Amino acid sequence: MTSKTAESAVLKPDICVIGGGSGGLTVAAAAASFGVSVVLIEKGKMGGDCLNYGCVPSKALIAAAKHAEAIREAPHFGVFAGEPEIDFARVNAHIHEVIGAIAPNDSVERFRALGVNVIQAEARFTDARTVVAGDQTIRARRFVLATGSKPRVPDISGLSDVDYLTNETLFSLTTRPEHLIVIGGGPIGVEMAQAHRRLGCAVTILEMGTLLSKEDPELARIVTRRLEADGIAVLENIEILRASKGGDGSVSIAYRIDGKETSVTASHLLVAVGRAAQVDNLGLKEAGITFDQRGIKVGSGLKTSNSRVFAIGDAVAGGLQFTHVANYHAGLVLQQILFRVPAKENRSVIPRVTFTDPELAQIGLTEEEARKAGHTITIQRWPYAQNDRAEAERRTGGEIKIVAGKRGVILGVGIVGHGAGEMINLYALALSKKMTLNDLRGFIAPYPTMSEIGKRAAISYYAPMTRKPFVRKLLAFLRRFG
Ligand SMILES: Cc1cc2nc3c(=O)[nH]c(=O)nc-3n(C[C@H](O)[C@H](O)[C@H](O)COP(=O)(O)OP(=O)(O)OC[C@H]3O[C@@H](n4cnc5c(N)ncnc54)[C@H](O)[C@@H]3O)c2cc1C
Ligand SMILES: NC(=O)c1ccc[n+]([C@@H]2O[C@H](COP(=O)([O-])OP(=O)(O)OC[C@H]3O[C@@H](n4cnc5c(N)ncnc54)[C@H](O)[C@@H]3O)[C@@H](O)[C@H]2O)c1
Repeated sequence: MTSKTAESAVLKPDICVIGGGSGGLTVAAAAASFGVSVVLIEKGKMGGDCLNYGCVPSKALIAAAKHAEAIREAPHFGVFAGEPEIDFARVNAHIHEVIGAIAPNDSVERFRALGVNVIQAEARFTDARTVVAGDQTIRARRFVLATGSKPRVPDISGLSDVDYLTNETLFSLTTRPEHLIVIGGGPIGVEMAQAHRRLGCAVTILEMGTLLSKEDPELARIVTRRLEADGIAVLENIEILRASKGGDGSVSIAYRIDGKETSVTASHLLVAVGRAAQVDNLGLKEAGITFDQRGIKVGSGLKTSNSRVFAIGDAVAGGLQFTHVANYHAGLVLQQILFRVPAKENRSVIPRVTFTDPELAQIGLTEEEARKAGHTITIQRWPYAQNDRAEAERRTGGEIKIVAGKRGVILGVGIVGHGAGEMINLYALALSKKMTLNDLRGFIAPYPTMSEIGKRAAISYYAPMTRKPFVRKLLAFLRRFG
């Protein structure tokens, strides 16, 4: 029970969570389910970025784009429906219906019913163990900072004078952009570029390096080629010089490519150049919590420099910024707060997926990372083009790439292709259980499924054994017994 003394009106819960996004909600719900007193403070919309401005609206938009693309691809299957007609207002309504369908799970009402004391205000530390939010003061036994991130605004001359979109405004558009420029070719940039292209917009991506540069370059290139085949202008290794406004509401971006200055003009501009942790106005200095512009500094157990305070999710400096990571972090801090059991983040078991077509999924080490770490590795691959189901579905672009160490221990898996985001789950289990290629070859995959691709890659590791003279001699010997 939260104790509230009449004289001071100070709330004294076991746990005070700041931020009601993926990470904060998971901590609050799980702690409350154990009967632990929790105060949860959220200054904006419950559900945070993922529900309102991130994963959910972006995947809903991608789902709409998939339908448009399926109509375009239908003639290959003998089905004719003509060029799809896109009603962007209806697409937007679909996005908000999806958010609306999920929102009750994250709502103030649901959390209050779970026994969580939800405060809708901005939270701020006033000292090492006191937070104020609205007219409430909270002195908790432990605090969890789950304040997330916001779009990073790049230092581009003239940008502040033009209207530009970020993930916080993109999903409010009810009319189709004629031409969308996307600055940044990370996961947000490429997912949104392809979805808009397939919904009938002209799209230009301006990327200072190469697209999806945190991924295995060989797999990322397959996605890039597909974006280009979709008709997206992909401009890599460019330097943006300035942004300016046209009289008709258009926006121009001047950039340098191959030493030459040029520009592109479009109706809309999306800025997607990474995230900045939400650390402002939180009173972190007053609380003795170390942070910088990358976020809140934590040890491997997610404890900050103030031993009462943990930080999780996007707010963590140098952290992986995914919803499932925020949820994973929530479990790690609860283990420490509730059960006093030490816990450490293990990044080698965290998968990630970019939901383009083809999807790009990765877990563990890429080839380059494994080599840099000094592992002796073998690479097992299998192309989608040699899978019967992929052939039937005309989804033959892509491959699986398994990086294995000594004795076939799986170090990392990358999949680019149809359904990669679902297929990576098997490898998430394999890496978390420290499985080998032998384990992956030894299960029965139903035919015809695309998951057979991974099994075939694992089997290929053992293919040289079939040609070994010793094995052949053994077979010849056994044949003698009838
Ligand atoms: C366009 C886009 C698409 C994405 N797609 C995916 C995807 O497909 N899969 C995936 O895994 N991840 C995806 N992500 C990333 C994912 O959204 C984040 O990693 C996740 O939301 C992080 O959760 P969090 O709890 O750390 O922070 P958030 O969800 O950002 O929640 C933080 C909350 O804290 C609140 N807050 C901040 N400061 C205060 C304060 N002082 N007082 C009170 N409240 C405060 C904020 O209002 C916010 O609600 C996507 C992100 C974007 C932008
Ligand atoms: N499917 C998913 O799980 C998913 C989807 C979207 C976002 N996310 C999360 O959100 C995070 C943020 O995504 P993001 O795409 O904004 O960031 P990002 O940091 O991953 O990519 C940003 C890109 O912008 C480029 N860039 C930076 N400044 C630039 C400039 N001035 N001009 C041109 N290019 C510039 C960078 O080189 C980089 O390629 C991701 O890292 C990921 O953790 C996840």
